Amino acid sequence: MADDASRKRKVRGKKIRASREQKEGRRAKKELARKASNAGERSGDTPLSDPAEVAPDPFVETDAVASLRGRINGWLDADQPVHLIGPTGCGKTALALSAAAERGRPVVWINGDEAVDTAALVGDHAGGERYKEDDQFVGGVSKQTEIVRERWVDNPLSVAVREGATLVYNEFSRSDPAAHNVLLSVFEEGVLERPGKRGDDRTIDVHPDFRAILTSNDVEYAGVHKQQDALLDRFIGVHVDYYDDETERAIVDAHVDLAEEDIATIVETTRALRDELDVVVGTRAAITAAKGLTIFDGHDETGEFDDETLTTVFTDVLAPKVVGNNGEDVDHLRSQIAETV
Ligand SMILES: Nc1ncnc2c1ncn2[C@@H]1O[C@H](COP(=O)(O)OP(=O)(O)OP(=O)(O)O)[C@@H](O)[C@H]1O
Repeated sequence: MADDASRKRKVRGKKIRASREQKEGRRAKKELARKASNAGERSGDTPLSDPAEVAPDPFVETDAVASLRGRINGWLDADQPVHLIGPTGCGKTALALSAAAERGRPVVWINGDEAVDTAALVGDHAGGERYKEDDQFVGGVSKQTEIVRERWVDNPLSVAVREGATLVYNEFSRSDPAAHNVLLSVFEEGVLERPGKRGDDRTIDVHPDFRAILTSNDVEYAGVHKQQDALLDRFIGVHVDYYDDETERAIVDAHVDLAEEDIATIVETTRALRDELDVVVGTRAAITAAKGLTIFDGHDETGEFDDETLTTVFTDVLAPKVVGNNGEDVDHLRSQIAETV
């Protein structure tokens, strides 16, 4: 009888001790897992930028600029993703960043290119991390717990949807359309799936303040990678063209230190070349030519730029766009520019 009782006590006592050990062990593991996850988060570079930091500077706001930006922000307020489509160097990126900055939410930036795949957008496993801890939870008894945890690093889209940021996805049409499958459920169902991620948090609910502005070059939009219609259908398309004469002058003026008449000549030449040449002559080309002309300073006796200098500067600025870029192409470009000037 006494034996029985002591066996029972022993059994009971053992059970109690076992369960305490298990509890302590579980607690230690949980704590390690938490540390591992914090370390993972800390070591990842956050793609979030302060909206004030991304605001383009200088940024000119004529009526044309303000009206476009008002349209973009209006659509974002209506919870619609906006796709800016327009020619190279017309001001899409500056406009997108200015609209994003105005929203006042953190900004996440993605640059589209061939290498962008789903993992580059949502995140990926970044190898395993090993954590070891010596626990002395029972006097004199030490227990080593080791946890190997696969570290997951979120990429910009995951961060943007979770934090309610404004995503600016530049040159979106350069990426492989298959990479954008994850965007469908973001815009349609408000959920981002992270393929490859295991566990309950495989999906992220899209934050109500998340918005997206995408930009595409109109030629590439039509030609390089045809994006899925199902996705394009969900965007508002704002076509952006070159600004009016007055706005282009104000933009060039904001970037260089030149007299008003000189800027007027540069913008007039740019606009004439835009009509005459087969290559794209954007506002960026006008700014670059103006920067060159502040250095080369080719004024003639009337105080205007001489034709020779203007022709050389514009040829240098536009030569990289000539197919093949061999001497003949550039000579032809130069004579076309000389005629226009
Ligand atoms: N409103 C503006 N105020 C000041 N500068 C501007 C403005 N809009 C455009 N720019 C300038 O014009 C140039 C071209 O603009 P931007 O880079 O935004 O064009 P883009 O259409 O995005 O070009 P790309 O298609 O090559 O990416 C840049 O130097 C930019 O700083």
